[in-house]
Amino acid sequence: MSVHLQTSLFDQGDEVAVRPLDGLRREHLGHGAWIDVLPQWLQGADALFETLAREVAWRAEERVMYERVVAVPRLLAFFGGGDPLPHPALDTAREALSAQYAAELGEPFTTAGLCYYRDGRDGVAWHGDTTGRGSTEDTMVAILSVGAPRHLALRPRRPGHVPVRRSLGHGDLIVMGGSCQRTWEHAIPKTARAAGPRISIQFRPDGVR
Ligand SMILES: O=C(O)CCC(=O)C(=O)O
Ligand SMILES: [Fe+2]
Repeated sequence: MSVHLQTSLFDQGDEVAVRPLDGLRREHLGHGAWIDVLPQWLQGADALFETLAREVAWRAEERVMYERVVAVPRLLAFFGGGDPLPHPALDTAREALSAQYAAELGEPFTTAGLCYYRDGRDGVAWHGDTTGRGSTEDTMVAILSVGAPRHLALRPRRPGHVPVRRSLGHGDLIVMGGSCQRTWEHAIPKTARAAGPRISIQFRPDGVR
């Protein structure tokens, strides 16, 4: 796939590398959920975007909705813990996250799910990552974003706390933790505004999907 990033005027270094994680800021959302945010964690985000857009074997999926087959509005790829990742910077990123959260998480990040949002018509509807242990246990999902900024929206499943949304831009990191997958939901809302392509990389521990 040949896609060119329109916004590539601000992180054009060839070297793709993560910066230290010491600027992470935690926000408690309520009901035991939190997010950690670190803008511009990755340098060389343009180069990572280009490599992933070009070299990953992106899959278009379909699902049945109201008895009709509809296209899932984003492209997907999944790398299990033993699969080689599509860029060495992602190995470094996963190791850095595993080290940072070792004590609190008690296990490493292993898998990498990738999503490719081609434009503002692509998105992901409200959900928690509850296919695995996230439905019953505290866990973490760390998301690195490259490409056009999009909002990650979060809302509580039960009343009592206000929804939040955070813009995820080129090279930004957000980590959802605590009870976030089971007491809150998240979404990447579609947008009618012109939005360039975005790729997200989600690192999760084994058994969390
Ligand atoms: O693209 C994102 O930042 C979020 C994707 C997501 O929530 C998911 O794949 O479970
Ligand atoms: Fe998710």
